[in-house]
Amino acid sequence: MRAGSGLLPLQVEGLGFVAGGVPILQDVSFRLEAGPPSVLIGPNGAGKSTLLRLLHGLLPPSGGVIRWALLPAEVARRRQAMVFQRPVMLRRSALANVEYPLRLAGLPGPERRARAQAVLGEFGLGDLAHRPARRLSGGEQQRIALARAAAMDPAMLFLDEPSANLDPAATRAVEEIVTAIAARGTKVLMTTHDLGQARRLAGDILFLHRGRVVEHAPAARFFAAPAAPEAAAFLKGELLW
Ligand SMILES: Nc1ncnc2c1ncn2[C@@H]1O[C@H](COP(=O)(O)OP(=O)(O)OP(=O)(O)O)[C@@H](O)[C@H]1O
Repeated sequence: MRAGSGLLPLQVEGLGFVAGGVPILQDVSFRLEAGPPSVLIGPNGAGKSTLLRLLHGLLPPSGGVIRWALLPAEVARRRQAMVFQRPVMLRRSALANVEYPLRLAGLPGPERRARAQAVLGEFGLGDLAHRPARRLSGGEQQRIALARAAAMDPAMLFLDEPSANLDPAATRAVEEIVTAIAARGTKVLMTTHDLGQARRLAGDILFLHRGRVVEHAPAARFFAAPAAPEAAAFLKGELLW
């Protein structure tokens, strides 16, 4: 697979976002390398979703720099995908949903069908291919959405709480797909409120608090000995705001 070649490292410097005069993100700086998923954690309202949207180009920063390696930003954007907490399914089969972005990308019919079927098969979703996507369970829809993103072979994939509201079995199934996507060489940056999930998936953790990245560390180090007092309190389950 083609991996995150050309796109990473991602260098973020002094990134800020202001909405209605209120600073939502302030002076956010970090560097993301190719490798296992990076996981963004922090209390409600810390700015996690906003940060993903800025990086994916869905919101314009108020200040700072987002620098993808080697590629101009417009090209970098075409090599990225994002899956939201509640993915939008088109009123057609799961297979047709996976084919849809491939069609938009100009892939000829037989080729896109073959690619969509291969991805569904690879992620153990072949049985769902001909089911109407909107009638699938929340967990099944989320897995189809992940397959739809993976079919485009993105260098970078942003996931905003991919298993929010899912039960443990469905969460596990989503995590298996995220792991498979990362193993294909796609760099994943995801948010989660599930600290167990962060431990299971993360290579590194970005801890966001009140619009600032207050710690960025390898996951094992972060969970064993968080350096920032806010991160330590968060891991202990103390209320943060
Ligand atoms: N366009 C906007 N206009 C005004 N306020 C905004 C806008 N976007 C986000 N916010 C505010 O910015 C803060 C951060 O929101 P964001 O959704 O990024 O946080 P989060 O860390 O993802 O939270 P959660 O964990 O609850 O999903 C919140 O207080 C939110 O209300």
